[in-house]
Amino acid sequence: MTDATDGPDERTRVDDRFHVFDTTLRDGAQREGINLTVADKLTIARHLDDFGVGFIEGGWPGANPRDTEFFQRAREEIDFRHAQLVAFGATRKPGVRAEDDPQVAALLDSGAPVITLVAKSHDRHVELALRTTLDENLAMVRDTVAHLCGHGRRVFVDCEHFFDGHRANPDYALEVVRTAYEAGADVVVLCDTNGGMLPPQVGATVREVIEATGARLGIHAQDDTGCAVANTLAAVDAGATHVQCTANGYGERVGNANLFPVVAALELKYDRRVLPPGALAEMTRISHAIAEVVNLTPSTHQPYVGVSAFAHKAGLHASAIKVDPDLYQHIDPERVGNTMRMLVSDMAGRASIELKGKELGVDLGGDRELIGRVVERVKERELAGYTYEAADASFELLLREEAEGRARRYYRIESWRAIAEDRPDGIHANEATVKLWAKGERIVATAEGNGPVDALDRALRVALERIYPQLAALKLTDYKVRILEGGRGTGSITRVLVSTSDESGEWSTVGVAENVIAASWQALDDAYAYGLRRAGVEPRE
Ligand SMILES: CC(=O)SCCNC(=O)CCNC(=O)[C@H](O)C(C)(C)COP(=O)(O)OP(=O)(O)OC[C@H]1O[C@@H](n2cnc3c(N)ncnc32)[C@H](O)[C@@H]1OP(=O)(O)O
Ligand SMILES: CC(=O)C(=O)O
Repeated sequence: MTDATDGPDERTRVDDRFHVFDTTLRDGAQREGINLTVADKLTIARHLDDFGVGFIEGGWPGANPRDTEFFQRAREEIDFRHAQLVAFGATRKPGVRAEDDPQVAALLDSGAPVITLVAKSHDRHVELALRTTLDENLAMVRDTVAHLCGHGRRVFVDCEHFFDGHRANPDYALEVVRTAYEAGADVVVLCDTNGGMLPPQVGATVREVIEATGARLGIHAQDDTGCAVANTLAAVDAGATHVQCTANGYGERVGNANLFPVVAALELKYDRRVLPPGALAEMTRISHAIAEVVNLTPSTHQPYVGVSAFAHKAGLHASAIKVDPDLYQHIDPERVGNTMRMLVSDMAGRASIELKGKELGVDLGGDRELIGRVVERVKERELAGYTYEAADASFELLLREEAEGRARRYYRIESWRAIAEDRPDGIHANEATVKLWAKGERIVATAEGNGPVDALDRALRVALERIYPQLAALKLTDYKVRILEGGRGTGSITRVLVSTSDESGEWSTVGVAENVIAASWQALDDAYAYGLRRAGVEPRE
């Protein structure tokens, strides 16, 4: 069990002259759609501690039973290696002594060694939201900070609406900073609460406040102008030494400064050691793990950690990357635990195909004619509606077919048929029949399904289960249909993408036709050919 004086192990302590402060569990949880249980919060806290942030703001003890329980369980269940736990709350109420204010007592009761107090620094907010005088607000800040420091807690003060307040009444905003600092706050955090600031304004203000007060400053930036990360870095440039961020930028309204690009910039661009050794290379994994816990799909295009962050599509880019990946990448993706990927599409050139072949383990041996043929086929098929960047497995089959000079056939289809029936008893029935040849044998199989494509899938499995028992391990996990060319009524071109998985992974295949069932059939056919091939099965047509 940890008490207020316990800190992390000295050997792993991150440089205290610069604070990486995470507020995913407090401000991140204020995002619409996030609803964390205590168990979720404990899991996220463990991930953040593994990543090596210096401070984890766990919530507002006393505001709701969940946050109160979180602090109790975090103290009992987590042996923090790097981070200190932080409790968040407000300054005392107007006209009440800090020692008599129950919500201030709840902060002490949380047992957290560090407390962040939110304080008003904009005169209009003091008068309209707090409904008190400017002097009483200063007294609220002074008394609450002194009270908590007197109980051995380290205190940070979040000056809410600081930048707007500083524009409206600079003298008063500066007085709040001075009051907090002189009362014993370790860091005074300037908050862009409405998120309306731009980097030059943030930089100039931080400089001015340091000059006027001498206080140690932090920055808390909301992302309403899309500038939260830039504003955070502008504040650091101007002298702030404490950054408040959230994992994946989760937070109130559009979110907060995203922890991952902020720490990556500090480590890789500013050459500042803000994480323990080796932590940055875990960043992609941690970002995705936290997204899983909050039950949001990780953003594919997030800087540094998104799956598309180092995915290259344009042929010209690929041709330079073939010589040196640095030519089209700002960092080596491995430094943040991500990987480079080549995308194949109608924007590919020979270099894209060669690099993709290497990624897939297909040696094209620099054969210009063969590579040129693959480029041509990809471009023709993409024109017809196929998309290979979303269907790696269909591309790999095409590539191997060209490289090996023949398609691997596991069976030969004689015909297939799918029937959708609306019965007089109100039941919708779907039935499919496939006739095929495998291992020199003609097989006819029929099956029912919840739709015509499901019936076809089942009929194919029934037909092949004896000859290829490995098919039993393949599962269809996703099915997407897109109409590519509208306006042609039922003759519109349809693209179907199918995802299939076995015990060791997932792959995607594509089919295109005017008829949605024919497009689905192509995608299924590729899915099974790819699945059998990766299972090492020899064709027995
Ligand atoms: C900018 C930020 O994101 S700060 C974080 C905000 N987070 C949250 O609000 C989430 C948790 N909040 C809650 O659960 C509730 O709002 C509580 C428990 C904190 C307060 O609930 P209630 O007592 O019902 O009050 P309510 O939410 O209506 O209003 C907030 C009160 O705090 C006061 N207050 C606001 N800022 C401060 C401050 N810095 N110092 C002291 N009091 C403050 C308001 O004046 C208001 O007081 P009133 O009740 O006398 O009118
Ligand atoms: C404190 C805080 O969350 C804000 O000012 O935005």
